[in-house]
Amino acid sequence: MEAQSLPKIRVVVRKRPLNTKEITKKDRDILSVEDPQTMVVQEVKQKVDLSKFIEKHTFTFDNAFGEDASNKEVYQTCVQPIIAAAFEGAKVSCFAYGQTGSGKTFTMMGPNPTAPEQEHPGIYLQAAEDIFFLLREPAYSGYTIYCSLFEIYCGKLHDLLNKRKEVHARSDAKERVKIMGLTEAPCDTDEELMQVINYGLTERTTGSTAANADSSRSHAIMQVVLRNEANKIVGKMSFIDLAGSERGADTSESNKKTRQDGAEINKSLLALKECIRALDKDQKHTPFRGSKLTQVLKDSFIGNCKTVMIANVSPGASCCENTLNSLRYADRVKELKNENRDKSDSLMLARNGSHTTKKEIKKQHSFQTTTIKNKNLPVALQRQEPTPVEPEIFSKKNKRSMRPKTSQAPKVHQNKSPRYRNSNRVGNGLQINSKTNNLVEINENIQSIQGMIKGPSSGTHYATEKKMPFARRDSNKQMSHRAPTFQSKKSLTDIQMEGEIEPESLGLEKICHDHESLVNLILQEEEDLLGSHKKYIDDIVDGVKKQMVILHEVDKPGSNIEEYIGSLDQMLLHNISIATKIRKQLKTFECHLKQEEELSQKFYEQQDEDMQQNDTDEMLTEQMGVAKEKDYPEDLHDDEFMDDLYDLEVTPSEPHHEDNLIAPPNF
Ligand SMILES: Nc1ncnc2c1ncn2[C@@H]1O[C@H](COP(=O)(O)OP(=O)(O)OP(=O)(O)O)[C@@H](O)[C@H]1O
Repeated sequence: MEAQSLPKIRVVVRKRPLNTKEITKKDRDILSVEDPQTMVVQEVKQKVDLSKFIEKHTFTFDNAFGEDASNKEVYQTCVQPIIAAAFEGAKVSCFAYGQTGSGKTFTMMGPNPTAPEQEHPGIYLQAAEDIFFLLREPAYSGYTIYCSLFEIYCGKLHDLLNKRKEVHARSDAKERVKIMGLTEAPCDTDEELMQVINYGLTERTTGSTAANADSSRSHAIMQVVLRNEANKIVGKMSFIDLAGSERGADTSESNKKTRQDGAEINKSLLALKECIRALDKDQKHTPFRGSKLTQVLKDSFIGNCKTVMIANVSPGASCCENTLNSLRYADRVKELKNENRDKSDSLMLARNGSHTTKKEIKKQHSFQTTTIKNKNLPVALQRQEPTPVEPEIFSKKNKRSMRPKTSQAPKVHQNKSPRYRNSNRVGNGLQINSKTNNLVEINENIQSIQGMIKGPSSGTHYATEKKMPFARRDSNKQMSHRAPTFQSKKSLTDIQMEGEIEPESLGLEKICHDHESLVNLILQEEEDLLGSHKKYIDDIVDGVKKQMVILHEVDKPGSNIEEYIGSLDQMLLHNISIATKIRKQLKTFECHLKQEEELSQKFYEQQDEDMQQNDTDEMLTEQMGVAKEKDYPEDLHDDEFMDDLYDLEVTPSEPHHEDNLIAPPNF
């Protein structure tokens, strides 16, 4: 399949079989795959009279894999096509999402991650083999592969190929993300690539300096970049093993650290969902700032990107709530795709004489009530998943041969930019002390906002239809704005570092900080509001059923009218009370959206003020003939500066020099 014709987003679900422990405990399998795209959950519920009943929840995805699906099938259906796309210049990502123990590692690493040979290789190994298969194609001769592995824990990045050293992400105005100091391991064979991956993931789970005792509380990101003969990055593949989805719910734990971790995970998963949705909607702007995860994956959500999300689910009744949450999350990630498919699907249904449109079906889906599968459709017209088609490029590939993996430590090099180290100059021309992390953060904010401002400001959302923060302005002026190159007047940052004013009174930085907090709050509120709304609808449907029962009863001869009045009044009051609660939530949400608009406005006003101030300063400097600062070799524009950074990165003599190669300790 041509990369161009691949969908931008593919969301699939995978059910694992019941494990021995669950079988021993007589846990019931509540998940079934009804067709190649449909997964059904049978939730056991209890009525008021304590009798049990089953509520069926049906979810449709691009693919639904049952417990019998092999890693090979999952890989060939969803991941292999995007590997081929990466060789055509796409930035591709594959996310494994799900509750702890739902099969993320099984999917990514195979049944036994530490085994050198595997009967059922996971996505990493299959991808590694395909990557090196493609590299042997004449079209890609001269291309080289570099791998990096890092972890995001509590909003901080740790290099898994360099003893979990903390590293920092930077992005330029062209939306390119760079993690300064991150180790990149050159790999010449798939075995070498797997060694690097194994090494990093072992570090993730066993790292002695790890602050997080539990790897399911962190996101692990493996990135493989493809460089051409000129050492330019021409393709990028990211594989992300996300933190256990239920970890985001740890916010009610009594332990403060666990609560903070939980909130951070929650925030990142919410932001991730919004970024993928924005990508699917072809929006100009994407709410990256929602979390560190989306910030570092920023360039994977812009331009020529292909994303696959594999939602792993556990089948046991004891995991029902988490399973439903995972499926709902995945459902919302791909929700918009269904809208796009409405036309063809309703057409197909109409051909069959059914009046049910896909939109109607979807409505019932999202309210999570009962099954909606159109059983009357002839099999031939039901939506069938085509058998996975190997991308043409892989068709001549020989059968995989499993080779033993050596346990040698991979060779790696530190990916540093000397210019960056020397000048300590980032973003808006502010000078920073490399140790001043909070200022690094502030500059990141400004950088990111500059990136967002760039280009036509058609507006975007954090959530459904909202505008992107700071996205309204034509920013040409901003992007060509020259960094101040004088010291005659103190910059905001200088003043802050000298402690002359309280950080609270800082203009742009303070606004950025407030804005980020507000965006986080809005993301959370949106999720809560939608959750409450869905629950409200469930309640209403339940209430309507109950009302029908009492209406039916009161209609019978000799019925008790007082009892009817009492019951109906109770039910109506109940409805009013829930509706009032949701309205309150709605109003708060609305109010915060408005506040965000105002804060954006304030940002521009402050920015204009700062720019005017800088212009005046520059004029003054020229008049006074003050020498330019020696550290800056030339007066670069912000984006030129970052271009320069990237150029340095690809200069063969710099990062790829043998001197830079170091071997991490054996594992
Ligand atoms: N599709 C599958 N077929 C057979 N066994 C599976 C499958 N998926 C998962 N398992 C088994 O279920 C168990 C839990 O899976 P796994 O460790 O992959 O979960 P996880 O989501 O990575 O958990 P954590 O977040 O704790 O790392 C493992 O023993 C694994 O071998």
